[in-house]
Amino acid sequence: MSNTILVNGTIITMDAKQQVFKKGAIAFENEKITYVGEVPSDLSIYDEVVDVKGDYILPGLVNTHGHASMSLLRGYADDLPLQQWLEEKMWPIEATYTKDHAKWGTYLSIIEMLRTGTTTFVDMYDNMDEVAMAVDASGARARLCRGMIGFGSEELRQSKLEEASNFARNWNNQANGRITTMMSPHSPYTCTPQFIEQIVSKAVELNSPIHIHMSETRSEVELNVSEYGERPVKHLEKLGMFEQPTLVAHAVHLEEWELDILAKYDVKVSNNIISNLKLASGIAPVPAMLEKGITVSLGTDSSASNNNLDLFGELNQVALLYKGVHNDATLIPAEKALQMATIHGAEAIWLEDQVGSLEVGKEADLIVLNTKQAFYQPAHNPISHIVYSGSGRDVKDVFVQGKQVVKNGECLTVDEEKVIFEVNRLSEKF
Ligand SMILES: CSC[C@H]1O[C@@H](n2cnc3c(O)ncnc32)[C@H](O)[C@@H]1O
Ligand SMILES: [Zn+2]
Repeated sequence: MSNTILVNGTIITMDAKQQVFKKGAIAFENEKITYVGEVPSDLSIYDEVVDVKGDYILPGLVNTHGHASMSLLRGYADDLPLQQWLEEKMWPIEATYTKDHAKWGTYLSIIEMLRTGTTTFVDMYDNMDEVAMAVDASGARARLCRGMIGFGSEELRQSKLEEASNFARNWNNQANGRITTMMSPHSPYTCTPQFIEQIVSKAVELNSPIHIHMSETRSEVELNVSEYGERPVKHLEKLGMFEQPTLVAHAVHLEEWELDILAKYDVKVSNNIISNLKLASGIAPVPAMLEKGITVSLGTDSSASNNNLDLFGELNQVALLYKGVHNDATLIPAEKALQMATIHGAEAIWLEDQVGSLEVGKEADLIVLNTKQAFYQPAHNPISHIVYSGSGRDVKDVFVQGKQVVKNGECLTVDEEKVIFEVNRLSEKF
């Protein structure tokens, strides 16, 4: 692998010091970042010197909740609330899904994510070997889990648990370390307490984190209270889940004392602001979570409830919505929003030593934004422009582990034309 330096860029490091180098440089060799700072005077040690001419360079974005295979269902069922959407639309069609659907749906999602600057994503679904193979081949980075819905027979539950455990064991740290895994009960309303306890035990045995949908809708919380006498947070705490590292998706309907429980166990949150708005699930108490010191990251959820995987959308929404709702323009400033999409995303999936910021020794996962466009002028404040004015369509180049996967907006590692053909072929039968 070559020794590369990108020069004359605005380097937005997202490190603890929040360093930004205007007219800066970043170098990487053998997957890792070797230099971040002002443009060095001697460039002769580098095999490749690329002049980015003022473009912005920032860490690859981290999308902490989604279902990549579901991109085949983009626009298939809109404008419905969660339970009706799941029970009447998603679950019936998913029952007909094959490995081929998982494969091509995942490739479609990966193209979209890489092209819009997401280099790391979380995925919860089934047919996860197909998902993992697509991640491996595309050069993306992901934390993957086989989601388990506990309906049906005991035999079916146990076979899902075995499949999920094998997947978590076999794929962890594969693809040159770009794939890591988790164990994943789908939610407290689709898994019995006994099944959740079994999954938690397996996660402990495998030393695996846990990922779950939690407190997404008001009716889910009410159902939990009527079935088990507790709201979901207390219920999962009692089942021992939070003693294992846990990432919860949604976390919309929470009372203050529940935030204290999440903070106590350092439970990580994936905020899915657009999916929550579209399914009319509600608005998560993100400012209160941040006040309590909870790690809040951003997720798209799937293209079937979003309807795209451009994390710049979440970045923009999370910086805007709370200002309006609370009548307070100081809430979630642009810097905090960008942290949620980068370093806090990495922390939420326990990868902060590898990715999430541009620092020497970390993996070279970075994106270059084309700022030679009217809406990036004048150059007062790069982070403001990214959050309030930019979009994933501005992403020009993308590197993961030092390997270029997107060049001038084109995905180099996946045949986009073939993927588009295959997803349309598969979707004709819906
Ligand atoms: C087998 S795990 C994946 C499972 O989750 C469903 N799903 C997609 N989006 C959501 C959401 O926002 N809340 C709950 N469940 C969701 C998906 O359709 C799969 O069945
Ligand atoms: Zn989801």
